[in-house]
Amino acid sequence: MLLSLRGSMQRCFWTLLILTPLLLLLVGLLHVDMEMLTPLLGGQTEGLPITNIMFLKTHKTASSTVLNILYRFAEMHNLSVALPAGSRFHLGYPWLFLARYVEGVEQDGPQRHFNIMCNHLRFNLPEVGLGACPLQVQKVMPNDTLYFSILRNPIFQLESSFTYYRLNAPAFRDAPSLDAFLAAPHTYYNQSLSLKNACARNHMWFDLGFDPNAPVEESYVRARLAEVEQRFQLVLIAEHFDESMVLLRRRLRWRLDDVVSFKVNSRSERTVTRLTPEGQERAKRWCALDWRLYQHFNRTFWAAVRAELGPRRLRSEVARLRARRRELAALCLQDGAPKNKTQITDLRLQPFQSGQADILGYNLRQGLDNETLRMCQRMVMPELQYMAHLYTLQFPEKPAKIIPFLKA
Ligand SMILES: Nc1ncnc2c1ncn2[C@@H]1O[C@H](COP(=O)(O)OS(=O)(=O)O)[C@@H](OP(=O)(O)O)[C@H]1O
Repeated sequence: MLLSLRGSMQRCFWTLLILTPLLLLLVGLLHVDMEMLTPLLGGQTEGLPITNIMFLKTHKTASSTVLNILYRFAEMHNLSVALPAGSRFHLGYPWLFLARYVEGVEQDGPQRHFNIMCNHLRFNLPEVGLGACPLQVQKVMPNDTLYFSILRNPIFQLESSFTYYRLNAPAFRDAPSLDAFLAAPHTYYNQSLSLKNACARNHMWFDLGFDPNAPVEESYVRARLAEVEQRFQLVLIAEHFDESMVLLRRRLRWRLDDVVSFKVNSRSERTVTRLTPEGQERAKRWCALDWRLYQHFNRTFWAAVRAELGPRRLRSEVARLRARRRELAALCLQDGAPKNKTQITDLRLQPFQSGQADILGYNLRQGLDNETLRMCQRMVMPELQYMAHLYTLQFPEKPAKIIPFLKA
């Protein structure tokens, strides 16, 4: 009796010893699997892909790369894009956006349906409060449109702007360097020229339609941030571009390939300058409204990532996105790397150059089959060329857009 009791206790002990690690392993695996299964069970793949989208294309914030993603999606799914009217390349910038800046919007005629709006415009969130009158953008876009935008650390955004708009903005033209400009901004910056100098101070704040020279008063800033939060369901962060694409893909319910992109509109290292630590602090003070905007939406971005993805899934989705980008770079790009203007052999793939910036583009690999070639071309097509291409597709009866620098 005693012997049989001891025997069964021993069996119990060995069973437990074997089962416990197995159980632990199973729990661990299940946890991973549950994370992987979440998109299939919940939000991301539930429902149809979102196709009505307004992207506020802020300046010097990786917004051309986002625009390329949206253009490709529009073209692939035969969606209509709210393109600049006539020979224009933007939607009335730097003036506040008006519906009539969109090709095909007739004042009193039948309303045309647009799915995507993503060209540069100055958003006109009325500072007197939302809802008082319909936004001009709402006159063009359907009610169920998803609004999103992207912001960049104003220190680097300003540095990019300085090089790119050096010859256009009166405030930058006479300054020997950005450090010198920031040491005495009021020597160079004339507030009454604010439209011409839009890029020189609080550029992202300006793009949202707000006053870039407004005093940084707490109640004013908070009210504007709340308005942006109310209007835009998503604000992405350029410094975390891949994480941004993961979140965007989830919200739009798109496929991985839809948000894979190559970096466009970037400068060669040679034309990037680094601000001194003192200059960086001055940039934060000079663009204090942009700094507040960026800090706020950097926080809301990470809160959304935490709430919707969690660290493990974020890591795995970012890794998948990067792996696919590497695969496509090896397939499409000559040497897998960007090229400067003089190296780009196909004129149609040459990006617009501006100021002192050396804007990079791409050469494609030789010998691609037709279908792959078309896919790769779309991924590297600079903004102006892609816009002109879509315009001709959408409005074959109208004169094509002429890109002046391609005529030379
Ligand atoms: N994927 C990705 N990740 C991070 N950063 C990126 C990305 N794509 C573009 N960029 C950088 O964005 C800058 C160009 O911004 P925009 O395309 O918005 O410029 S523009 O206003 O449309 O001219 C430009 O910055 P600078 O190189 O500092 O000028 C690009 O390098």
